[in-house]
Amino acid sequence: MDSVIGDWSEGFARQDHAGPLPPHHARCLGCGPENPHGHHLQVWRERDAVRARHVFDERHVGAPGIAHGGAVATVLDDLFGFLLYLIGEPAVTRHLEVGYRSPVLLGTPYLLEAGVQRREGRKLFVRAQGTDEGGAAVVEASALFLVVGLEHFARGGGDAAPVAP
Ligand SMILES: CCCCCCCC/C=C\CCCCCCCC(=O)SCCNC(=O)CCNC(=O)[C@H](O)C(C)(C)COP(=O)(O)OP(=O)(O)OC[C@H]1O[C@@H](n2cnc3c(N)ncnc32)[C@H](O)[C@@H]1OP(=O)(O)O
Repeated sequence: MDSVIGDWSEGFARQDHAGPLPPHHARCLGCGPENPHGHHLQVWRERDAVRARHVFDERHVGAPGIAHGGAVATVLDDLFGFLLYLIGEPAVTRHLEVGYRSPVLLGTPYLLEAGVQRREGRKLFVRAQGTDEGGAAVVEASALFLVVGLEHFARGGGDAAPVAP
């Protein structure tokens, strides 16, 4: 737990990320490279936004050939979590809304992009959009993140729990 929080503190202090942003932690469902169930999301900073080119696979199926809506929401929520590197403070999702405009197909690349719409004190209002390679919007999301202290994460009990294969 301490090492995870240490990594985060370092990440927050470093505002000049070139290349991919670091995962939230190794086992994060959205972006952790060591989570076998995870989406392994890789995210880049683009000025005031974060971007990912993402492909859903069979592990995320809902209707045949189509990504499960919950999987899509997971990825968008996690993408929002990368805005925290730009903001420099930890925050958690208080409210998440997803608009599913078209089916998100498995094995198909999508461009996902998120940014901060506005901040009111500890409230961060964020927005995201997913487009297909032709530029058509397939999904959009908005969320309210609340800035929290690092002690918020202590009640999870740390990083000792292994991820079941
Ligand atoms: C293994 C170890 C890991 C360690 C990691 C270390 C550092 C890592 C750092 C960062 C990781 C980021 C990773 C990103 C991953 C993706 C993000 C997630 O999945 S996050 C998980 C899901 N979210 C939760 O579990 C939150 C659960 N909720 C809470 O804990 C509380 O509700 C909390 C702290 C968020 C806020 O609690 P309150 O009691 O302080 O505040 P209240 O009353 O609930 O609401 C705050 C304000 O929001 C307004 N509000 C609520 N809903 C609203 C809405 N829909 N629109 C507008 N305002 C709304 C309310 O009216 C209130 O406003 P008024 O303060 O009174 O002005």
